[in-house]
Amino acid sequence: MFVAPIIDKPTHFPQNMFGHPAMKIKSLSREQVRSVDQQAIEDYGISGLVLMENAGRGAADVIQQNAATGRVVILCGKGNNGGDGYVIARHLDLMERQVRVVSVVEIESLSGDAAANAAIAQKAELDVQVATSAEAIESHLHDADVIVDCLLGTGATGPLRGIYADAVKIANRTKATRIAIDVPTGMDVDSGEADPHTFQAELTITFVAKKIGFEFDETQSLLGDIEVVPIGVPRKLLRPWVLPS
Ligand SMILES: NC(=O)C1=CN([C@@H]2O[C@H](COP(=O)(O)OP(=O)(O)OC[C@H]3O[C@@H](n4cnc5c(N)ncnc54)[C@H](O)[C@@H]3O)[C@@H](O)[C@H]2O)[C@@H](O)CC1
Ligand SMILES: [K+]
Repeated sequence: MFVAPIIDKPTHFPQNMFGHPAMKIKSLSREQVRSVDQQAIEDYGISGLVLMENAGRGAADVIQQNAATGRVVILCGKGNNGGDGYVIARHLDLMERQVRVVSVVEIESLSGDAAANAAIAQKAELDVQVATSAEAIESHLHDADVIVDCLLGTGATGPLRGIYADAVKIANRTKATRIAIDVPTGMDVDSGEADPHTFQAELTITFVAKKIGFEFDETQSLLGDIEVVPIGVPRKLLRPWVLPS
């Protein structure tokens, strides 16, 4: 009988699900995390598509671990937070989950890495719907067991506008499990200030590091549990913020 060898993983580092040491990193500000992404792209030559793929793949794994059954509906906005949603959809589909993407903007209004991943999702014939009215969004959320918030991430500025506020209100009214990607839509990543219609998450999957706005008491009820997903940014780039393990 074949007995699998015991792989003696290094025990001195807390292992995260990706099997590599999960460095403890300080909470970062909006400006810091956006500049880390930019430096990874401009100074290290890591394509934004690779960062987005790592983000979406990692988030899909965490979703599968925390909400392993039922239909997943991913609400996507116009920016790269929305782009993450198309990557998440592709990887959940590969896990044979029922997945629907609901874009609250016309797909043609997307650009860059988000547009690239929306096009891949459509070519892959994933279930991608465009819903630019509250009624249309409602029609696509009624049968959701899990709702993933890919509406706004670190690019959000000011109070929620228009269809984004509608989408969050409708999502908050459902019985579905709600999972926020990078930051719950409506929350300011720096101040923790929350729009009256902030996405109420049971779980927030955030990239690279926690955000400084996550440290305030009043934001805990909107964040739920927090999981940090590494997206391949080199350790050297994160060195200024690594905490002693
Ligand atoms: N290459 C990268 O920089 C990566 C970015 N990632 C994702 O990209 C996100 C940042 O993406 P973006 O910078 O495109 O920004 P967002 O995806 O947060 O979207 C911002 C867009 O939404 C609109 N908007 C801003 N505030 C609004 C408001 N209050 N109401 C309505 N619309 C509003 C603006 O048109 C803006 O273009 C991160 O949070 C993360 O999820 C990850 O994929 C990791 C890699
Ligand atoms: K979000």
